[in-house]
Amino acid sequence: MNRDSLIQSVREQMPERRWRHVEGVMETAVILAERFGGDPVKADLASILHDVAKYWPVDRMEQVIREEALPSDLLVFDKELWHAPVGAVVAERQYGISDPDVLDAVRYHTSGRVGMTLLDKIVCLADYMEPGRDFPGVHKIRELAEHSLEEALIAGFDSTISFLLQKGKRIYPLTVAARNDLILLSQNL
Ligand SMILES: Nc1ncnc2c1ncn2[C@@H]1O[C@H](COP(=O)(O)OP(=O)(O)O)[C@@H](O)[C@H]1O
Repeated sequence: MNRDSLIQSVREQMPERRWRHVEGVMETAVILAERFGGDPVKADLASILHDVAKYWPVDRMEQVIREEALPSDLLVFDKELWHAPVGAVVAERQYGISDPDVLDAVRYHTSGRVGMTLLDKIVCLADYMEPGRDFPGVHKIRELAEHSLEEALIAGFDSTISFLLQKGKRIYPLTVAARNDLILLSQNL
């Protein structure tokens, strides 16, 4: 499938305002890839697909998590986390994407993971700081992203973790592990 057809198909699966967010992520991810030596073509492709499952019904996502043996601990955490790993399955099965870098960037764009690749970091950070985002701390994240992918991403995870703490919600441990890993990495850079 060519890029235009992929865009059309993904766009049909979400409301227009979410598609504008996806366009913001595409634009930002390409800028970040150029800034930090990543692959802009892969950054663009992963960004197009990152929210493909965002509007799937919860029971359909749950079915995919069970059938594809995705990490079952997801099921006891915020359902907002589910669209990312389910999106990677959709990207592979429905759109024939086979590049593991692109699939992983989709899979981990919400939670992060230990040992995030350059592309994982680019897509995850672009999701936090695309021009349409407006939340406390987003300006700081954009500022940090001028010089450090890792520091900006740590600030992004900090904002998610603070938000979840404030709401009294449970925190999916992979994000805490991802943050710890990035701190260690940025101290050794
Ligand atoms: N570690 C986590 N534990 C629990 N929920 C999380 C975690 N990380 C993210 N989330 C949830 O996912 C939401 C953001 O997911 P995201 O993929 O960025 O979606 P959106 O693009 O709609 O903001 C957060 O607002 C939070 O509710």
